[in-house]
Amino acid sequence: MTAVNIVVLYYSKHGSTFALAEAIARGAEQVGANVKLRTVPPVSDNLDCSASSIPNSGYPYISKHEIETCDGLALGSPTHFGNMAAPMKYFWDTTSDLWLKGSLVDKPACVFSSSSSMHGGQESTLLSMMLPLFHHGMLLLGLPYSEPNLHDTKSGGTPYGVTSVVQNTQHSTKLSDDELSLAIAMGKRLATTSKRQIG
Ligand SMILES: Cc1cc2nc3c(=O)[nH]c(=O)nc-3n(C[C@H](O)[C@H](O)[C@H](O)COP(=O)(O)O)c2cc1C
Repeated sequence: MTAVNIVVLYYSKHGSTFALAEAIARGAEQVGANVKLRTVPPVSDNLDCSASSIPNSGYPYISKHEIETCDGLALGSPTHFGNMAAPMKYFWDTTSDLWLKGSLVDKPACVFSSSSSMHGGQESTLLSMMLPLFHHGMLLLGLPYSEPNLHDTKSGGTPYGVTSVVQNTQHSTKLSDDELSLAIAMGKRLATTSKRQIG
């Protein structure tokens, strides 16, 4: 029996969103999924400079083919002024060809984010990432309140998707126990739903 293919696509400037991406990947792997962690190139207002096609460190940049052939997608960005970060928005603005082909229709997806304050727009960032995914026809998954950590958390974790709250002064990317459990649960939910969807 072939394993389900999950792509965890993230942008992370300082590592906090990446920590969530890794935990979601771990959850998906725990239920037997093949997981690809992928990122997007930075953007710059210097028109003379173009990014290398290979990042200096970390996971590779996403290819359109990888998005097209995945069975389920987790999409994450730090909260930047209550919105997804520009590099992630830039990537989705290059996906009209996939939209025209309907490549992502009926594939399950979930979203995640990291912010430095509890009420600084992490939920609006989650919603901002859902918008292009809805246009692509994806099936958006949240987290149900049957997850006990959703009731207990004193930091990140929302029914719209997993989040972490990392104070800038901490210089730490460590997730709280509740944030970590919720991210793993999200990965499991995405993988099992994607598996059900492909039959
Ligand atoms: C340009 C910019 C805008 C930001 N806007 C917000 C914001 O609206 N609300 C908030 O709580 N944090 C905001 N932050 C803080 C980041 O969301 C926070 O540091 C996050 O944990 C960074 O994730 P990363 O480590 O994956 O880059 C902003 C940071 C930057 C650089």
